[in-house]
Amino acid sequence: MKPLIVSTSLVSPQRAGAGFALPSLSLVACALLVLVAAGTALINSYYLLLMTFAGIYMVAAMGLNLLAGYAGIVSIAHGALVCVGTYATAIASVRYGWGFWPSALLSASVGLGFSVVLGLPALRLSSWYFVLITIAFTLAVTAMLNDLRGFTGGYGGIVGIPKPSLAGVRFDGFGLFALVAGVGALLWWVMHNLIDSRIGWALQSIREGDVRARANGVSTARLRLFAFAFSGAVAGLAGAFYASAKGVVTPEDFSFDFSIFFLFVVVLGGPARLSGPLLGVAAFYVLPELLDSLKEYRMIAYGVGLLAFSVFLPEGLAGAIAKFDDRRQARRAGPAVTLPRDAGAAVVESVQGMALRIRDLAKDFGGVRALDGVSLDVQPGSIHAIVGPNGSGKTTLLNMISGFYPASAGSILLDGAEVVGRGPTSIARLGVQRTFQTPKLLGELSLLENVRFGAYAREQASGLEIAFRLPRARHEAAALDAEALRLLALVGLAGRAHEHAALLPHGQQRLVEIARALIGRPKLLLLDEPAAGLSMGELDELGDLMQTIRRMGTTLIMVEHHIELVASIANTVTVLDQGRILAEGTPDQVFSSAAVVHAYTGGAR
Ligand SMILES: Nc1ncnc2c1ncn2[C@@H]1O[C@H](COP(=O)(O)OP(=O)(O)OP(=O)(O)O)[C@@H](O)[C@H]1O
Repeated sequence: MKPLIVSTSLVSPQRAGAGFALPSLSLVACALLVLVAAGTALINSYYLLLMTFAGIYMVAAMGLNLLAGYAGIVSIAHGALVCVGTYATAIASVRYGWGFWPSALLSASVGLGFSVVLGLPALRLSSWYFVLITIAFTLAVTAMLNDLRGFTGGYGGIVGIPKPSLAGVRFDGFGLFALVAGVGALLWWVMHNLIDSRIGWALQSIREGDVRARANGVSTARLRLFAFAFSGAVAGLAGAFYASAKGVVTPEDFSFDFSIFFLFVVVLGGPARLSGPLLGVAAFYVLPELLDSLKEYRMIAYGVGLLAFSVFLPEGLAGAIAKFDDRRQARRAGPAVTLPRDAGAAVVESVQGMALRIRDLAKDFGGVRALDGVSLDVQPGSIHAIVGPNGSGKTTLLNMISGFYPASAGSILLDGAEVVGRGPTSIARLGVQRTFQTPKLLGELSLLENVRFGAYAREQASGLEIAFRLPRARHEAAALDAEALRLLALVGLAGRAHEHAALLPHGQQRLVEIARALIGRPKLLLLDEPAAGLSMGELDELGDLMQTIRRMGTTLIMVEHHIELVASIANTVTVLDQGRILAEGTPDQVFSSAAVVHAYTGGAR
């Protein structure tokens, strides 16, 4: 077996435990900014306060980054959630005499609660309506600050909010700045752990249209609510520090542009980049404050900035740095190791293939009947090909088996269980994996991460274990990384494991999708035109790969136009034409049928 060359520089040292990697440029820039902030904070009390607030805004913006940047849910209400958190601490500490920490916990809980309630309609509404809801919430909160005078103090606000203290140490001045910086660093680490895990990949997958996430068994509603809860809790916590740093809070602090500000920071700093909020706050809060004359024109500067960034730096400051960094990293070469293709076969565990029984299945799209009375039996552990002219209903059939399209009539039994009426997430969790005609990889992620994401439903470590890198999460991640690398070897792509998926041609992206499906240990694997875009050599390897998968027990259904491939590996072929079954049998029987030849040459239409 021909060995593959794999560069160790491509294996993440953090994960593989080998070698030393230079920190990314973004990280270096952020570290420098923190050092400058700490140094500046020592100059005088004005700078100290400025840097303390910069830290608080960064914490708040990190929460919004998870929601808007990673999950793609744009909210204008983030500033209003910070405001709610601020008032929760102010009221609890001043009116009821609570200490800072219980008040901060209350703020985080109140932020979380409001955010989840706000998020519930987002599960059903289009993003435009959701944005309107968040605007309405922001306006309502601002109005209530004045209206609920007995509670909030009205225009006069609340004065005398205490500073945090711990074990007799009071965090004031530089101490408060250091505490905020510490909380920011902790949150950064937690975010890093979440983003570099199945949770982060699933969030990004939801942002890209959630089809891939659902096919992977991700409960997208739960995950969206998690994003709301996390960002709301972080906003509330930032509010607690804001209240404490100011000592006095009034409704004036929370004008509408306070909410817009966080969105600007995330969008211009670099959405879905860990360093985005820090760079955004540095550029769009600290800089205008230092250049005092700019302060007056902040909103205009945001507008101009947004326009300029959307043209020149569409991925924000952090995105621009990361692009430059990618080029820099590409120039670094590492020593090479070998990983044989059959190293992958060893990780494809034996499974009990799934039986499929379809009866009288029909699908209407308005006036178009895409499938019409289709009945089909697929034997466990076999390779079953679905062929037919363009528009004959092949992809529709796969979409119905995997739960993406509801049936207009008929029945689909997987191992005897009716699945008509079930959604893709639930069907995926039965052991059905699929690939797509147009590959749906996350282009910004590496091949390895894309494959790892396929193990979503298998992973045992909880969100909390992942967030704090507890032993079970670490061990599970290491084991799955190794498995993903071997599966990449199986499809011949281990050597590119750490390249961005977007860099691959479509044909090879399909192979990555197969590796991703395999890590989910499918009992039934649905492949939509796996051979499209592959070279002749790669086609032979695809045939071998499919035989390997069949030997492991998995039932394979493939929609394919490549007749030679079908003839060489399929046990059974079903020919669809205009939504109906035209012929079925072994490849020899089917491809020698006059009716099939007629349909393919256009005569049957
Ligand atoms: N989401 C949809 N909405 C409306 N019509 C659809 C939809 N999906 C498929 N169709 C229609 O259903 C019919 C079957 O389409 P389908 O994509 O299943 O065919 P196919 O055999 O997979 O074709 P191809 O080989 O070109 O991929 C076509 O007439 C198509 O236009």
